[in-house]
Amino acid sequence: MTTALDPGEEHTRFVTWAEENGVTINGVAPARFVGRGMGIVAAQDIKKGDRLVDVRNTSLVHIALPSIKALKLPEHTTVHGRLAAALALWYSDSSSKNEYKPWQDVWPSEADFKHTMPLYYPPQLQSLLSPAATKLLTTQRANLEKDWADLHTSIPSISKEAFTYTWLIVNTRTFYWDYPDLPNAHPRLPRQRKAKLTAADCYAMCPVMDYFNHSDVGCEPTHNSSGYSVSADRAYTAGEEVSVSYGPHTNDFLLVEYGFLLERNANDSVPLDGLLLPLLSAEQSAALKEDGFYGTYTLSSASTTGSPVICHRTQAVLRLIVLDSKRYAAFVGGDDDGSRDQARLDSFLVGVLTRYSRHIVDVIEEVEEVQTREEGEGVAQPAQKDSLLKRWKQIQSVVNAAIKHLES
Ligand SMILES: C[S@@+](CC[C@H](N)C(=O)[O-])C[C@H]1O[C@@H](n2cnc3c(N)ncnc32)[C@H](O)[C@@H]1O
Repeated sequence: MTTALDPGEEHTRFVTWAEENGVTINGVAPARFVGRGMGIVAAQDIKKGDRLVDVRNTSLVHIALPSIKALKLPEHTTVHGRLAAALALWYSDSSSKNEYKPWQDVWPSEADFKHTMPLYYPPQLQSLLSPAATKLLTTQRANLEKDWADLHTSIPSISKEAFTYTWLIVNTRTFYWDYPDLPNAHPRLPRQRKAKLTAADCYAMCPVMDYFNHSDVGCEPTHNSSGYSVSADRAYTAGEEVSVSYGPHTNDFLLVEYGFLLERNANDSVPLDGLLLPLLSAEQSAALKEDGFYGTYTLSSASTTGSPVICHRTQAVLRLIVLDSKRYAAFVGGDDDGSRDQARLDSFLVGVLTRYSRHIVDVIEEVEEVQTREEGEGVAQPAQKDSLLKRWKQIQSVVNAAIKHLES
């Protein structure tokens, strides 16, 4: 069991504030965990199904709040951007009018994010991220830049640095709340539901709920018109950390979007697109696109046995590369279970993975040579380098285990 440490005074103040503002907490408490920042600990033995936290709908922070509407942020901008702009303005307001100060006082600092979030890695380390993480980071950076371009003239007192910080607070701490069929009109609630909500319309910040850390198997937060809540997914003994699941995310996703890696993650996988797509002719690519089998090829390890899981899409593309279009068509059409060709495909895949494994050794060596310092602009920090190395070693272990298994 990981040790739960005393959270500190500002957290005690925040819990009091939260309980006075529509949050009910039962049998759990915030605590500090080494390597995970704050989290939630069982303060007593808990039974499966016990309700742990309830957050009233009027305690949520979303863009329909009167205090956010009053900012008159441009309507065409994203909900993520508008929330980040509002938080940045509140954050910079040191007067007693900032009702969310006790909550903001318990969020991770910009320095915390600099240790963990790849967005803050210096270019040398960013260039050594895995291909999947690089793709996610490129999208994240483009979204941030667009939000800043759309909003900076509306928040002239806010620096890009401050906006980036609150944008990441929104990124790492919001929940999906689609306010289904709100029964009562209330000034703090959305007046009417848009005919069609997209996931991006439904960002809400949820006090106390945002203390929960993630695990691949954890409690499932639920929401309805009354607000948000979380119940125990199993029994917990006092002192155990209680986690929720943020969704079925790979470690590359968790690293880029949340700044951490899980040691054990049943949802992790290694993408093979960068290895297989370059082997396709234009004709083969067109055929795969037509059949809906172009890209998203993954390799993972079964959590129970550790044996490789080569996804169905990968099996399909391998047939097109190694066999012929008829055998591929029979496989994707379900007329051939593909077993008679498996040995040839496995041996081809071993070749592809062996080349990748050699490349991984080179990348790991390059990361190991990066000089680090705790402080300094543009300098790689030890924690950043550790995460990068850890991720590449995880990928290496999945790839090498697959080679060993396929060769046996
Ligand atoms: C919703 S917050 C959870 C509370 C947060 N730990 C804090 O100190 O306030 C999400 C952030 O918590 C951290 N986190 C969540 N789950 C984690 C885990 N399993 N291991 C390490 N860090 C985790 C990451 O920094 C992530 O961005």
